[in-house]
Amino acid sequence: MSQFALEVKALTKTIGKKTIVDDVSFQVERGEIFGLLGPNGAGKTTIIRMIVSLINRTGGTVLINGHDLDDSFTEAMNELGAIVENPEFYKYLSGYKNLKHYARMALSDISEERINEVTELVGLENAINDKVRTYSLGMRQRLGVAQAILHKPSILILDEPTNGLDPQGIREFRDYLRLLASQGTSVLVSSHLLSEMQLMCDRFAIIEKGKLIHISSMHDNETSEARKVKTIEVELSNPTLASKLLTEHMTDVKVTSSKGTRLTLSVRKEQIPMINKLFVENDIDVFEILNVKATLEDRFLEITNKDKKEQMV
Ligand SMILES: Nc1ncnc2c1ncn2[C@@H]1O[C@H](COP(=O)(O)OP(=O)(O)OP(=O)(O)O)[C@@H](O)[C@H]1O
Repeated sequence: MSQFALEVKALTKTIGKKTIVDDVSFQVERGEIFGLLGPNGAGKTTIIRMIVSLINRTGGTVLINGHDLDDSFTEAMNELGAIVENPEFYKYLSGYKNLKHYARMALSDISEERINEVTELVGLENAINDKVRTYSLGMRQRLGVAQAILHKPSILILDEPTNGLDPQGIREFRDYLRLLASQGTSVLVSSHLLSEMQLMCDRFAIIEKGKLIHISSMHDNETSEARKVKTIEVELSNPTLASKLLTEHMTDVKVTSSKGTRLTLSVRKEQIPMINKLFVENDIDVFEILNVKATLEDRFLEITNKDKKEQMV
């Protein structure tokens, strides 16, 4: 068993003169939910279609549970479960019959016990004997996941799985993915919705114009908090004077917004007592200092803006 459920190295796709995916590398650990995050047209679907071998790679290597797609295609594909387009079902058959039919046609050695196991895992046990045409979109998605994991793959790959789901459906879907990951199946999931990825993934890669521009851990903020620039919100009696003092005395503290008596500041943790002292010594009353937790959206914008600035220099 390989250390990684999925390794992607220098993945590249060119169509004509256009490079759609440019030298993308990342690894997905066992039991991890890994996100591909990026705006529409960034190249996420193309990356996924190359990994699942729906389209050819122009360059690069893909290893699934250590099996190289180029050398051991069948072994690699046996370790993979995927929903890339909306899964097709026989609407007039029950969920159970659909799974059974798929197992017979596409896979070998799938026991009734396994079908019951995956049904339970995706929470469809009460509806599995109903016809698929009566299922909600969320239930069909979950039946798709059940079908994709019947053969116990090392990694499940889902392209924009929550498209069209309502908030309740998204939350349920997230919970089933988490359960699956806790049992050792890794998940690679793409989305253009930052808030959703923040809730769903352990780590994420940001893809922009075919390039991987950032790869990170969701827990970065907490582990190296002392060194990192953070956002705080301060409520005080004289925000105009406070902004002026900060500009004069603490040049590396940024005032990012000012609303009524509240200022939002970009600071390092060690600067907070100094700022407080500066205000108090100048007769400014400080009513509140709030730690604003950076959302993935803030980080996404920060990273993509930084990238743009670097390109402009
Ligand atoms: N067969 C093709 N021929 C030409 N251009 C293509 C082809 N397939 C994809 N592209 C282009 O490659 C870019 C990346 O497309 P891709 O679908 O991978 O992006 P995406 O990040 O998945 O976006 P979305 O969320 O909109 O699907 C887009 O600009 C798209 O127009």
